Amino acid sequence: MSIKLTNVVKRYDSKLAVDQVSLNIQQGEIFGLLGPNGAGKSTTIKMIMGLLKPNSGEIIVHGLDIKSKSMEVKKLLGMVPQDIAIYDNISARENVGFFGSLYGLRGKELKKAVDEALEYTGLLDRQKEKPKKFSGGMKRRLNIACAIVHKPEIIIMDEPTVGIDPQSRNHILESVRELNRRGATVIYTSHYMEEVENLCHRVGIIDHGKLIALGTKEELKMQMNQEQLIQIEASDIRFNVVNEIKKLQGVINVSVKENILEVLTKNAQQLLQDILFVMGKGNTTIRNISLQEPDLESVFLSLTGRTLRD
Ligand SMILES: Nc1ncnc2c1ncn2[C@@H]1O[C@H](COP(=O)(O)OP(=O)(O)OP(=O)(O)O)[C@@H](O)[C@H]1O
Repeated sequence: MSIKLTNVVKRYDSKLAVDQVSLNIQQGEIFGLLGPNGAGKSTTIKMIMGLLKPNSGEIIVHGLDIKSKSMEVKKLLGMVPQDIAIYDNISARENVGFFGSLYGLRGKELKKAVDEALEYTGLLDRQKEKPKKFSGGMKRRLNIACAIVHKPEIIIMDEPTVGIDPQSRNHILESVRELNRRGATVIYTSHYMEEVENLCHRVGIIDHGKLIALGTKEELKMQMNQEQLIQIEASDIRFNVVNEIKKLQGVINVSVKENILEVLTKNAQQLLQDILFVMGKGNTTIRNISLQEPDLESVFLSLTGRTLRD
């Protein structure tokens, strides 16, 4: 069940949303597509789903070209869209049943599939209720139940944990792992670096429509070439202090988020002393200092000069 994109391009009028993306998603993996808002993640997966047509390039799902075999491809795929797509006025069970019937499930087979999907998503005991009473997280779990009822071999999830409570979030992440353990290939988009880092076997980083990095987490971190992130929490980090730090030798990037200064470098030992000297001169009160080994956030920072949350 591999998915292969070759030189895929998508424009909305003059806006280039996906720019020559080529990647190969392997059977049985959880593949993370990571990028900031507007990077092109949803557009990419909508093209894999056959919901949008690329302007050029090729998408092959399990050996089938989606241009000519879109019906066959759709049966293999289950899509959890970013926007909740369920009916508020019928029960949770009826929602899942409806989606199952769209895929041709009937009778006992449908009943069993609905039971399993509700169980997976932890909604069995709420199955008779109408989703209009559900929390955002439960609606999203129901959305997932609807997407997996036909047991798709490939599950595509577009930012399924945005804006939901931690309990539902953990539930969703655990059900993604379980679906994968049972054989599903998963494509998971997110702009939460920690989520992708914990969940996904391989990651593609997308920015301004371009795939800028691709590999296992370890491979991506290796590309960082031993870069480290110094984080200093301090009160009143002044503009002129930041400017002076930017000029220090060995600095790759400097950013300030609220009262935390982050400096990317390959030579943390020496640079830290220089930074402390500059901050001391500027009468900055330091509360905490930490040194981080590279994570996907710093990979992104190093590639783009920006943080994912910018
Ligand atoms: N229907 C549309 N018409 C015009 N421009 C669009 C349309 N859909 C998306 N775009 C633009 O294409 C770019 C990529 O959008 P896309 O939704 O694929 O990004 P994303 O990475 O999924 O971001 P988000 O997390 O915000 O959904 C953005 O600049 C967006 O504004």
